[in-house]
Amino acid sequence: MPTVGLGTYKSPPGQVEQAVKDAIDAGYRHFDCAWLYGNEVEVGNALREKINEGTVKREDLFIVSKLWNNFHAKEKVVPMIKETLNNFQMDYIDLYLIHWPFGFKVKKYCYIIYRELADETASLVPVGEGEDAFSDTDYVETWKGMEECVNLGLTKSIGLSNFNAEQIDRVLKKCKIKPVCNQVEVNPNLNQKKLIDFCRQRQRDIVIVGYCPLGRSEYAGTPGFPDPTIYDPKVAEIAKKYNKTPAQVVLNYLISLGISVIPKSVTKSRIIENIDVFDFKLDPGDVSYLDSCNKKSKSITISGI
Ligand SMILES: NC(=O)C1=CN([C@@H]2O[C@H](COP(=O)(O)OP(=O)(O)OC[C@H]3O[C@@H](n4cnc5c(N)ncnc54)[C@H](OP(=O)(O)O)[C@@H]3O)[C@@H](O)[C@H]2O)C=CC1
Ligand SMILES: O=C1CO[C@H](CO)[C@@H](O)[C@@H]1O
Repeated sequence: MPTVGLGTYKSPPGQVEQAVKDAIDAGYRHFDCAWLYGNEVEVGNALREKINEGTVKREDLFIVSKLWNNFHAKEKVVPMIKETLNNFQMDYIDLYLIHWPFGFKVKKYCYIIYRELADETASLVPVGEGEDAFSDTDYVETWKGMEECVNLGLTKSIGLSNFNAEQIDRVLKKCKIKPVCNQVEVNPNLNQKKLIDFCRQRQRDIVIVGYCPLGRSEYAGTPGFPDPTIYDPKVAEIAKKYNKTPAQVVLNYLISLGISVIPKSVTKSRIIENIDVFDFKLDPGDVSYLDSCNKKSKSITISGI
């Protein structure tokens, strides 16, 4: 898996096409997508355009998508990946993830960014709680549907997202095909060192992919939202020393923890900036400072920020 991928959550149709093309030109080969994000059609159009013009080959790309929570029933998994493949107009993807370790009751929270489903529901914020909100499907059952996707050649590999250590081990105990990764929030405010170590130990061999690596900076200043480290004056000082930007320092630090990162941007200069992170090494003192930022404060919840 390429170490830096392009995030696409809230990258609107009309902008995401150019972002994907700019990313390919900047050297990105890894694209993080999801059915939920409602822009797979446009991402696919841009990727295929770059393939057709000969800039990249399909086999050089690493395309990721995720199974949304309304579709955890084992028999729904293959139809959902087929819908995603149809969106992309591709024969296979490289990695398919269970988006969250719990399912929603069907129809309750059908919500898709930009394209709401034509039924009565249009909210990701739960309208019910507990038994009313969650399906009874065990993610271990869902995993069987994920394995079927590999067996049918619809994805090269499968993985998890937002799973904790206990949930990972439940899947490992029961699976025939192992998850290759777990995608979770990772940024200096929440460095996840414990989970990263856990995923490496005892031949689990699970790679952590860090989402919200920049701390979802557009929410900076929102009450209760952790201050993104890229706006920390001390990080600006560190960045100056290496002639880099705060975002580049943060991404370099996260990569040094042994993870992949998937910063989102629809801004060409930032797309270029976010992959230009491999030509410097932070001094131990600077690493210590970034380590000290770990407040274990999460930016993301299922229902928004
Ligand atoms: N598995 C899961 O449950 C989840 C997965 N994800 C995935 O992870 C990706 C990344 O997370 P996301 O929540 O988007 O948050 P990020 O931490 O990637 O932050 C994105 C924000 O930062 C801005 N930005 C990008 N580059 C820079 C820069 N160099 N300097 C300053 N600001 C910058 C972007 O603005 P602009 O675009 O305007 O340039 C955007 O507002 C998502 O897009 C999605 O693919 C995210 C959340 C949950
Ligand atoms: O991928 C995702 C993007 O962010 C959303 C809201 O914070 C999450 O619910 C979702 O998992």
